[in-house]
Amino acid sequence: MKYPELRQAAFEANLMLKAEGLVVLTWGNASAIDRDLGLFAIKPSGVDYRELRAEDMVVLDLETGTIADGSKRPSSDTPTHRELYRGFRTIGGIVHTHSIHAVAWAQAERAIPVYGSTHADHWADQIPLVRPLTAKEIEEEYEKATGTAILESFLERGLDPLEHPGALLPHHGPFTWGRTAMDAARNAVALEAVAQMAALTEQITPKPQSIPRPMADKHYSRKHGPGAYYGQIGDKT
Ligand SMILES: O=C(CO)[C@@H](O)[C@H](O)COP(=O)(O)O
Repeated sequence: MKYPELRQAAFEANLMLKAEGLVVLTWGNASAIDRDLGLFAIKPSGVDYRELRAEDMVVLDLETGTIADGSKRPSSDTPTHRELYRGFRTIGGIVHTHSIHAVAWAQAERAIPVYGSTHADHWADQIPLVRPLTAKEIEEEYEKATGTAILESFLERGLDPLEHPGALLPHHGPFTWGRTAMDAARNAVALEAVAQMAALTEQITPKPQSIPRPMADKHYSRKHGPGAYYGQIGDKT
């Protein structure tokens, strides 16, 4: 098997999605990148997680987008992953799931507000909702445009992807990322948990208060170091 470390990193992140109940059937995907090699590995398209093997991971060239090694068809979301790796130069892994509560917020066209410390431990602010794709983008380059929309939304808001390791695509679902593929998978687990907590919070009280900023900042900085970025709570929800 060529590129064993790269394939194993992607493989283990995909297995974690299944183990954590974030994916059913063949939905979702995870990838890992080796920036020294200029290659990334991603789950093959349409393969059941229970049958997945490390050697099934498809390895692609970041610059050209062509397959460097692999016999199976790469995930349909490969163009999205490639766009994100080219735009977010500090990330080492990407995950996409259809986890239930995160998808519900995406379908409701809402960012996930910061209602509590659990959220604030992982995210420097609300979990952003990305701009919708245009009809032309959907028609001509859906997956690539999904990545472009995330990059544009982050650039427009001045967000650091490592301080905001995930986003929601309207009527689609969550993408998360991190320094490694396992970080990206852990962020997908955290995003789904926070999405469920926020949904329940709004069921209990229709207009909950956002967490006080000093408390949220304390939680985020405690986990990510002093002086960590903290944005405006609760706007744009
Ligand atoms: O979001 C989608 C489809 O809407 C994809 O993530 C599929 O859920 C998984 O596709 P493959 O990775 O198996 O091609």
